[in-house]
Amino acid sequence: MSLAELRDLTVGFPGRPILRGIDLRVEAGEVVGLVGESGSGKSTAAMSIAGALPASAAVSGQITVDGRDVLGMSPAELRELRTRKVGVVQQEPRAAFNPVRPVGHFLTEQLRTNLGWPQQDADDRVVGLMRECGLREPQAMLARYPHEFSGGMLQRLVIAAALAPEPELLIADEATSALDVTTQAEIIGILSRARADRGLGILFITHDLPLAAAFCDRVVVLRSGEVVEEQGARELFAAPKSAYAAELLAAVPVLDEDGVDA
Ligand SMILES: Nc1ncnc2c1ncn2[C@@H]1O[C@H](COP(=O)(O)OP(=O)(O)OP(=O)(O)O)[C@@H](O)[C@H]1O
Repeated sequence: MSLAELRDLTVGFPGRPILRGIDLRVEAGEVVGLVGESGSGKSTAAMSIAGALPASAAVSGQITVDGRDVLGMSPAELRELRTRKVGVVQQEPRAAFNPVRPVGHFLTEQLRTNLGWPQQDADDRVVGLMRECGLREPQAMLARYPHEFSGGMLQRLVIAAALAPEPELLIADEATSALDVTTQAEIIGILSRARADRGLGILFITHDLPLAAAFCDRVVVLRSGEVVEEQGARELFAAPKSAYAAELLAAVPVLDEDGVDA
């Protein structure tokens, strides 16, 4: 049984099909890349797994997490899914925070509100995770406000918050796209450790094909709502089977020795 699986999933918004019969699975401890042009339906596929499609979406097919049918879940079961099973990290970390609340409020929110943890226990858990995410003096940080942090620091905080309830799957939706390359590499390091230490499955959505090749075990290529290719990451990069993946790879700039587009 896969950790998360989409089977023949079709999603449409009024008047437009977005996903057309896609199959996708993520196993425990596996990093699956989901790549494709803007608008190809990557985030829609991810939100299906998190049980977070908008009410206006028409959905057919099957969505399961740990073998449980997500489409049939009650609001309480969906809340539990998003707390205990699936964490989500998106591109713009600042949007996750309330600007007038200290960051500790956001970091401990799931533990306090959904799992009923006492404040001190929640603080202790997130402080440990913040340290793992490369943040120094985490205890003092809890009282600081979002505007006091850079985007890279905020993204580490978002990852610590997402890992706090120990989800089995993390959806990283362009989670490193807005960051400089050094911070990006550090965030990938944090995700790799979480996968190795906790057996976390990761659905890694990105426009960045070389990054997907380096980080993912398997890559699924989406075009206009359809899966056009699925391969081991290295194999895809070395020898794409579909003309579309070959086109995407050909569009990746190759730098010559002077760092100029060749
Ligand atoms: N709530 C919604 N109502 C109507 N259309 C939507 C809704 N959410 C997404 N769409 C449309 O669905 C299509 C796919 O969007 P989606 O965000 O899944 O693509 P994506 O591949 O993740 O794109 P990007 O890389 O730009 O984030 C887009 O054309 C988008 O405008």
